[in-house]
Amino acid sequence: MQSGISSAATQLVSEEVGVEVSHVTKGFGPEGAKLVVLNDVSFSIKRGEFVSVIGPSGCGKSTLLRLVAGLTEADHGTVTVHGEAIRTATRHKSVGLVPQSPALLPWRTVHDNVSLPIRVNSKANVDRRLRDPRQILSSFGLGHAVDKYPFQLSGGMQQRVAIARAFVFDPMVLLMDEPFSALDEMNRDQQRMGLLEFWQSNRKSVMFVTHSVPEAIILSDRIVVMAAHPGRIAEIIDVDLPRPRDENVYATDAFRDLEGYVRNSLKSVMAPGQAA
Ligand SMILES: Nc1ncnc2c1ncn2[C@@H]1O[C@H](COP(=O)(O)OP(=O)(O)OP(=O)(O)O)[C@@H](O)[C@H]1O
Repeated sequence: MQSGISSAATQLVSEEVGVEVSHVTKGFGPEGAKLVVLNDVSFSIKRGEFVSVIGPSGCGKSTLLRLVAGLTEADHGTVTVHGEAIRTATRHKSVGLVPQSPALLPWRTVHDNVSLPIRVNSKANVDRRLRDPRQILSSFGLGHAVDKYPFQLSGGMQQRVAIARAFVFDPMVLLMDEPFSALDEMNRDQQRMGLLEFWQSNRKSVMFVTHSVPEAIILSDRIVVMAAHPGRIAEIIDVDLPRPRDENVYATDAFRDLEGYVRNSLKSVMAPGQAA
């Protein structure tokens, strides 16, 4: 779908590349009996651009995200962040990762959970740009919760703390693997609008894995649709909705048209009866 990014969004998305995934192939298992999970995957995320990845279960979305996070290595191909090889980029803390579950330490307060990454290796952090944990927490609407413990927060608030924690190193790239999937629909929508609002005033390059079509549309500048067996890119869809966006976008014809388009694209890559 070549609809082009809206002029309002273009002003904030740089033409410079943030993340470059180039001809990446990845398999698991012993040589000779390897299951190819990703086959010749190439795409890029511009600086300040929000890109979602959607596709059938098992198509390799999380594997792709783990490759960009430097948690696993490609068999062939390259991944760079702001022109640096992924190993160097992760050493420089250029990449922040928000996992599916918040993984907070239950015996530490919200403030201590968010400031922990800064404290664990304070020597290495001397030259790094760090954000004030209290200020980030308050931008995420968690100013009242800084001295609380994780068990005193709802699941949605805990996940918001995990997102805030990913911002302490002020990473250039943020990777999120279905961060709201464990939440109920109402909580999920609230957290997604909170992320949208925060990101619109703190633009980072984002790679966001999701199973939700409306979530992908409301948040993204582009949506990467993947097909499975082996995992590959089927289509990249421009989300031509003006920014800043809010929940009113859901009720627009443009949103509904895009939703129909993305669902059709997904349908075309899915086996009959398979769910996204
Ligand atoms: N460490 C591993 N060892 C062996 N196989 C793996 C490993 N990690 C992933 N796989 C396999 O790779 C394939 C893709 O998995 P992945 O989790 O990346 O898919 P996904 O699209 O994120 O799935 P879902 O939407 O269900 O989360 C699956 O068949 C999975 O079993």
